[in-house]
Amino acid sequence: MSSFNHRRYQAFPTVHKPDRRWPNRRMHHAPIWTSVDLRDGNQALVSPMNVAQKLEMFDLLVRMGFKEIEVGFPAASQPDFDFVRKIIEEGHIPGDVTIQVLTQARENLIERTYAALKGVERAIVHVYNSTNPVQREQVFGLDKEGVKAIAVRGAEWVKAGAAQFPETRWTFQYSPESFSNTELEYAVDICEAVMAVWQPEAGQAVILNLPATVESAMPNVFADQIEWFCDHLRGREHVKISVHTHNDRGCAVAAAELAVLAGADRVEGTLFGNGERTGNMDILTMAMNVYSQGLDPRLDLSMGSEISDVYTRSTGMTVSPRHPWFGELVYSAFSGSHQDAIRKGMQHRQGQEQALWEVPYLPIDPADLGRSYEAVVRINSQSGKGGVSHVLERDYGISLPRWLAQELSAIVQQVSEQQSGEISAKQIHALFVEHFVQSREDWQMRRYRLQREGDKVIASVVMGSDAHPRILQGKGSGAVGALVDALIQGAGIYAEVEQFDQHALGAGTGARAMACARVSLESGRSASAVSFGEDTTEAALQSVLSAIGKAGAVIHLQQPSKAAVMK
Ligand SMILES: CC(=O)SCCNC(=O)CCNC(=O)[C@H](O)C(C)(C)COP(=O)(O)OP(=O)(O)OC[C@H]1O[C@@H](n2cnc3c(N)ncnc32)[C@H](O)[C@@H]1OP(=O)(O)O
Ligand SMILES: CC(C)C(=O)C(=O)O
Ligand SMILES: [Mg+2]
Repeated sequence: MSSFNHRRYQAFPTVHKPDRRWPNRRMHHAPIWTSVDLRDGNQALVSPMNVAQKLEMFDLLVRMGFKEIEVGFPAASQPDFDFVRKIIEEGHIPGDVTIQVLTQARENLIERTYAALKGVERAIVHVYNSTNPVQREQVFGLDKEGVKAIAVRGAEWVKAGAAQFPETRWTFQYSPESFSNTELEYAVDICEAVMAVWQPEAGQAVILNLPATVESAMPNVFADQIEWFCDHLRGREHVKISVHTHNDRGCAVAAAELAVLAGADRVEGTLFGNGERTGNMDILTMAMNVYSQGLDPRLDLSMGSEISDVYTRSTGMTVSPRHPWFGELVYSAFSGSHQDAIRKGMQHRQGQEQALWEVPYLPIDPADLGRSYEAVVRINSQSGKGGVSHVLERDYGISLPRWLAQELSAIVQQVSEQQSGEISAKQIHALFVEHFVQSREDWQMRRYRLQREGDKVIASVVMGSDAHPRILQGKGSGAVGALVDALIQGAGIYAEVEQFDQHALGAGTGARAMACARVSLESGRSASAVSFGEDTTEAALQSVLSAIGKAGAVIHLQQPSKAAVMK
């Protein structure tokens, strides 16, 4: 029988809480952030960071604005010990940053922890022990009182260790590890026992950190647990409540957010959610969630790519291209309807850049994280005319009329299907030139002259190569009409101009005007062409000639003699 058997698991018990209040609350400010990258993140790596890597990460965290940073487990390993000594002795810790270190509730480890911290101005000593029934029974072989005694003894050693260094401002932190799997009454009981040792009511700074060490329930259950804990803890007002969620069910951020609504003051987590198993709560995601709601995240995340670079260098981990807010692809749209909406949304913002950000498919302005607009719209076989137009407009200053964008987009789609992948702006431009701008030499206009005769225009056009020039002359209500007439008179070509658009161009294209024409011939063949010219008339006439040439028109009448060619 397969071991894939759901009957081996049980539903997580819910919290009986008819008075729950957190669902009606909203976040008004960012919580206190504590980075545990250098400890929880580090302990989960295949190759833990060396001192230099830790220093680079520490420096980044400081520049991002973290005021509390768990820098390691100094009693556990020499590199961790050395790193703590280094940042203290070499003065790497800014005046407004407090470092935090973790230790088990064991006397020798606590002693070594204080040895690492000697001389620090301020620090948080973080002691933990597992409190949930499974670990009480299987790991410690102790009952509730026995496990409480570990915590109380640990608290006493922490207090005694601190007393040896009165020059340092100490904060004590206790984590009932696996809090979310611990009976709530017992979690309160054990935390109150620790508080009885530390006496926060007498002025000792104390943090109670409530971990979902292994995420086992939906985030609303965790929020209930936090609210219940805060409601029942004696002396709640004297301590900071912190949460430390892991991501086993993929909800660590949601759990931390709901926990803040439920009363947590402080949130521990890591960059990109690095940490044990599926990771810790991702502080970048939660902070950006806060930011995108119009609140100050109290972290500077604008150095987006530097954060990813330092992270990958120091941890050896990668950032998924789909990672919330920071992934390579999270501000890219390939699909036609999204591109169309983004293009319209961006156009809508022009002239009202200070207005609230409301652009379809872009929850924030990518520029806030140092991301460029160029990367937003990218083209593959899922893209439509909106995206293709956007790319040509954005990178080449060329705006196409809708009908022509449709034609180009069909060509682009075909090519991208053939090469099964993304197609660059450069390639799109090359396809545009190849299919619409390039014109056969024999259909190139060399000179033109327009004359008015009453309400009519007479156009004289010289086209073709130097060796075989042709002069055409015709009359119409405008320049294009006169050219069409000239083609009938002088070349026996009956062409109908089905679509025509022209406009003046901005700087950057090397021309002053652009004209686009779609013509059909008597044969039923049709083609479109684009021409850039010094003036709109030149561009207009050339676009019609190029389109006729592309449609495969054949000149029937006799060539004029060279002598007849207009001077
Ligand atoms: C959820 C978390 O992330 S907690 C943090 C976990 N992080 C780490 O463990 C990383 C660093 N740790 C280490 O390098 C090692 O564990 C060390 C160096 C700290 C200690 O190593 P060791 O002395 O060999 O002990 P080990 O870690 O195997 O611990 C097992 C013993 O400590 C006890 N213990 C475990 N955790 C705690 C605790 N928090 N408080 C008190 N005792 C504890 C266990 O019951 C066990 O006791 P036993 O030897 O009587 O059976
Ligand atoms: C040490 C504690 C806070 C921890 O990392 C956890 O429980 O996940
Ligand atoms: Mg953890």
